[in-house]
Amino acid sequence: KLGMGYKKDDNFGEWYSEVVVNSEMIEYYDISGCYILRPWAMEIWELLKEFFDAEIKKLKLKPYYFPLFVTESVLQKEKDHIEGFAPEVAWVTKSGKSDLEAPIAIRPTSETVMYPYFSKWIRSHRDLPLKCNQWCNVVRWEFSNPTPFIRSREFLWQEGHTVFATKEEADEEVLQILELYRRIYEEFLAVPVSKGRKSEMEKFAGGLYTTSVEAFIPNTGRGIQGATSHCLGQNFAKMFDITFENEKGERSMVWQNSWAYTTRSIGVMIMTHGDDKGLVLPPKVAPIQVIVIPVPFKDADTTAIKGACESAVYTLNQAGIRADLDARENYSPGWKYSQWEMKGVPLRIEIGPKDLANKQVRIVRRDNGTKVDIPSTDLVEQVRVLLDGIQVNLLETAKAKRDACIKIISTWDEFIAALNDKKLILAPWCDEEEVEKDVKARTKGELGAAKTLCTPFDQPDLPSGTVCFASGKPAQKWSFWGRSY
Ligand SMILES: O=C1CCCN[C@@H]1CCCn1cnc2cc(F)c(F)cc2c1=O
Ligand SMILES: [Mg+2]
Repeated sequence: KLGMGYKKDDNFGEWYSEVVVNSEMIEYYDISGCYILRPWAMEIWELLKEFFDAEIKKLKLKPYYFPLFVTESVLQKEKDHIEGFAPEVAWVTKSGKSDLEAPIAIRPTSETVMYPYFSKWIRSHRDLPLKCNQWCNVVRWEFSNPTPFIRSREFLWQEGHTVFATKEEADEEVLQILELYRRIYEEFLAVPVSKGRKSEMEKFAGGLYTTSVEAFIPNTGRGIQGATSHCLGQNFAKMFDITFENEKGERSMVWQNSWAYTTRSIGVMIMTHGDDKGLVLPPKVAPIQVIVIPVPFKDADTTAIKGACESAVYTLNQAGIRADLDARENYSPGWKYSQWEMKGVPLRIEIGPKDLANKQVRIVRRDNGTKVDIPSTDLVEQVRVLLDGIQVNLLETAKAKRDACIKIISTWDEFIAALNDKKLILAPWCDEEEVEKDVKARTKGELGAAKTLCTPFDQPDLPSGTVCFASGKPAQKWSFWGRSY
């Protein structure tokens, strides 16, 4: 069956579940919360990885691979913040028929796996900075509604774990990495994000402060964390005794960061750009940027047409454009158009007898459906212009849609109205955790409670005398609030 059974604006959840399958990104699996990532998804993950890995190598990150398994005793070392996560930890308790001596956890994150060895490897300031990154999977046995890419019990990510002699170096790197995450979302996935700082309540409990890039899904009116970059301070240095001898021979504790983005980023892109024909892929992450389709005619010269298609594909590939030919004999052109639209391929090139005779090709844009005939001699140039145009259009369109969802409020009633209206709320806040807890308590319900998403670095002017929307106390800052994933 081709075509979508659900419309994005009518049944968003069903639309999403269908589009990830129809586009051949996901195959559902017989364990809840686990999904098969098919090539159309993995090729996108690999394009993002290619960019990010090259950028962190410029920052001198070194590739590592640590074991998947953590002993109970080591995992418990971080008891203060682990306790909140305990229900999510998956354990191996047997091998074959026999019980293991002691249960072994599957990593939900790798601090406790890595840091005992950072402690062993770091002795002197000459061993610093230590910059470790690993690309791997992690397992968190979540119970809230599993959603492909967005919330799964196993997901792929990169986790960076860095160690510095000074806080200044750590603070600087936190923001360098956050900027790379912004680039992943805005320059590759064409998804607008806000850089900001998490509140004390929402931050990583084991760290000093957390920064993040926050996205927003207009269809559900929910914020979603796109990626996170933490400064851990010296908390883990204390916990794992990671110290170094400085130039003056004094022993001091190190300063650390940790940061990650995950396959969730693919889901955010799908939700942002997809439409009722299926995926709409930003060219920078499209595994195929241009699909070339021969349009044979009853008495036309099919060989010549196919030859023209092959040379178009070749020319585009030579120019570094990811083009492919769909010359399958068992499908009609119309069927192929629908299938490649479902997969979100940014440009389709049709070549039929008329095009051949006029030495031109017809190019169709996936994002806005416009068709244009261009001379074959201009092929590479025009395709580049169109691809860049699509990339820009997708980001600008998504930004406009997200901005239209932002509601600036100043009173509690306005806050509730905006929440019910699926808005991304920008509100003046007194920055007191009690108030944050109170808002959560007063808004909990079927759809989940409202929470702070981040305090954006880009702060609007806060006129003196402005009061907190929830407490009436003097407001300290503007923060984004809303329901979230
Ligand atoms: O977010 C990052 C970046 C990459 C490295 N880790 C940090 C903090 C992860 C916070 N976190 C997040 N989720 C967890 C789930 C668990 F089951 C568990 F045992 C621990 C955690 C947990 O520590
Ligand atoms: Mg979690």
